[in-house]
Amino acid sequence: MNSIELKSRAKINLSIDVLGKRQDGYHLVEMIMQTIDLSDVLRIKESDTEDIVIKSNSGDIPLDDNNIVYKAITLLREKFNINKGIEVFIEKNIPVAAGMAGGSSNAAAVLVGLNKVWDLGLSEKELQEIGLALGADVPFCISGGAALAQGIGEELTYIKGLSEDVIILICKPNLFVSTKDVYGGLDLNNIDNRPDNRYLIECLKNKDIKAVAENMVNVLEGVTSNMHSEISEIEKMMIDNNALGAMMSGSGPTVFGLFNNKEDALNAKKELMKKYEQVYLVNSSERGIEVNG
Ligand SMILES: C[C@@](CO)(OP(=O)(O)O)[C@H](O)COP(=O)(O)OP(=O)(O)OC[C@H]1O[C@@H](n2ccc(N)nc2=O)[C@H](O)[C@@H]1O
Ligand SMILES: Nc1ncnc2c1ncn2[C@@H]1O[C@H](COP(=O)(O)OP(=O)(O)O)[C@@H](O)[C@H]1O
Repeated sequence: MNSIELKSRAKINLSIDVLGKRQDGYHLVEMIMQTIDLSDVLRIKESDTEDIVIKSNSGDIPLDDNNIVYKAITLLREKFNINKGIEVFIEKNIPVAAGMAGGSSNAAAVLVGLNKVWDLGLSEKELQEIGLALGADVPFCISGGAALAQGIGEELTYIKGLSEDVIILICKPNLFVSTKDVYGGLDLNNIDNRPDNRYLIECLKNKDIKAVAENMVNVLEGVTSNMHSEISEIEKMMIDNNALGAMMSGSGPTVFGLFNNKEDALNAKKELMKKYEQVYLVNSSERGIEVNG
């Protein structure tokens, strides 16, 4: 029976601007996405029933048809008229509902994995077009790397990302925020500080990490940090420990800091771990999904 194991990596946003709103409620964005080497592992295998079975080591995600992995399998089965059963084990390491696209990345891994298991012969671009129906971040998660994302997040221009030696400290406070509510809470007529994405792309190209860190802006941050004071507290702890810059990722509540000194990053991690459980030191990565073995 056919099976495959894949790494499904998280992302952070180095900037988020929101330019407008579509008729269907989705927002038009302009943001810089960066894959990081924090990953879930998905073990996908064909089964001899017609069922879709999801298992996980995590108690934080649904295991029924609400799981985005279930939705991704269903979408492909319907599109290609396949009725084969699939079992997926999701080894969850990426914090859930964090602003790090854990779910979107899992969906991306399923599309990449089943394209191979079922020998569908789809190109990366075709997989991205299919993936958009599952979520705005799914097309980026399929390729990963670093990109300027426009439209609702699906129009991707690949750019030079953070070098792999930049130290990224991630801290996910134990709070729940809904992406829909955060976008809904944004007053489009009242955004006073927007990122200069062209400048950030130039700084990334020149490997000027200090300038990147000092110019990161996420227009969604005000919405989430108004609801939860922890966001700015974590940022302050990172800055007090010599982070070059710190910001909320996505719709939050994860905060990340950029460091060029390992000792500073380790000290900041130690400090944060006194109060928070989900704290990770990571680097950037050039691929969103990777087949193991
Ligand atoms: C904010 C971002 C930044 O990368 O990331 P996360 O916080 O989710 O990681 C994304 O734009 C999130 O993308 P994603 O999480 O894939 O969104 P979806 O599942 O498609 O949509 C969830 C809900 O968010 C809102 N939404 C999402 C994307 C977008 N461009 N405009 C929106 O208004 C919609 O209300 C939608 O119903
Ligand atoms: N495979 C999955 N991994 C993570 N979350 C999932 C998954 N399937 C469904 N969800 C649900 O999707 C919501 C958003 O989760 P996630 O994708 O981790 O958020 P974010 O994109 O903000 O990091 C959560 O409420 C979670 O229960």
